[in-house]
Amino acid sequence: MSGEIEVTGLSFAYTGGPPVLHQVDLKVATGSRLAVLGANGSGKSTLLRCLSGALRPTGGQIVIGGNELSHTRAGLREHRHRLQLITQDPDDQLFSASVREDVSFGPVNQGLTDDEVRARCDEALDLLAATHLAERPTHQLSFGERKRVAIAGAVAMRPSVLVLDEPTAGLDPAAGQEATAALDRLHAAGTTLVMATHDVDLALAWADEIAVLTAGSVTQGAPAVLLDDDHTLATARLRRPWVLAVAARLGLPPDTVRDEASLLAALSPGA
Ligand SMILES: Nc1ncnc2c1ncn2[C@@H]1O[C@H](COP(=O)(O)OP(=O)(O)OP(=O)(O)O)[C@@H](O)[C@H]1O
Repeated sequence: MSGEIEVTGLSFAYTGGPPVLHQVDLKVATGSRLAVLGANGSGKSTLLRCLSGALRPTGGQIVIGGNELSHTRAGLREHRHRLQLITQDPDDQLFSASVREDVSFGPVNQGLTDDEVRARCDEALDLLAATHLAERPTHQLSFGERKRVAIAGAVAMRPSVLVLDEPTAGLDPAAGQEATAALDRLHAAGTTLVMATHDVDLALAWADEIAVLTAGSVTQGAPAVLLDDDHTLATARLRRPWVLAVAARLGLPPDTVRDEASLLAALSPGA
């Protein structure tokens, strides 16, 4: 199933409020990874919630895998099979007594058989390295474990697009790396991934493209270009990723480095 995202002329304002998104265009190829960056209040969560169908845009079009998002009951139901949103706060998404029940919720609603539901649940928990949590009551889980289970619940729906709002926020460094490793496994399986984040180092290391939100507009492009551009960084209140700052000091081209490993390789090419 195609996971291509095509957003055209998307506008949104909360009732009685100023425009948050103004004529936003966005294109994400099937299976690629987009990081959405921007200052606090720039509209990242609003954009993601428009993509998920939770908010109804005041203008524009959202097309996923060739299907235009329709806000009818049937349209939204179909849309949820294609695209799943994981919100910042896992407690928005967990409401069953046990982890297994929670992760099974979507597949049960999809009308799958008991065997299929169990297989989907096991597969999703395995992908999130959360199999050991399966029989735990959700209310006893730590914040990081709840985040992991919330992602597993979305993965169990086998969407072609997964949209994550700050999936690594509030996680310790190891849990953050485990979360990105799980996203790498989903990427390898062909899922289109969109992630809002404040972590410029992660965006550079992880994303194929980035979208920077400023004053309701989006600039989309290559991470090594936009995250090395003084004007973009200043207007979006972003910091230059540390590897790009080091690369500039050493005179290395920015598109040769994206993380610590590639920086070290660029410093000793023969090693
Ligand atoms: N339910 C709401 N009603 C009215 N205004 C809202 C609502 N939710 C968000 N806003 C406003 O919309 C704007 C964009 O908010 P949004 O949460 O999308 O930004 P964000 O980029 O995700 O921010 P952060 O980085 O702080 O999470 C802000 O000015 C915010 O105050």
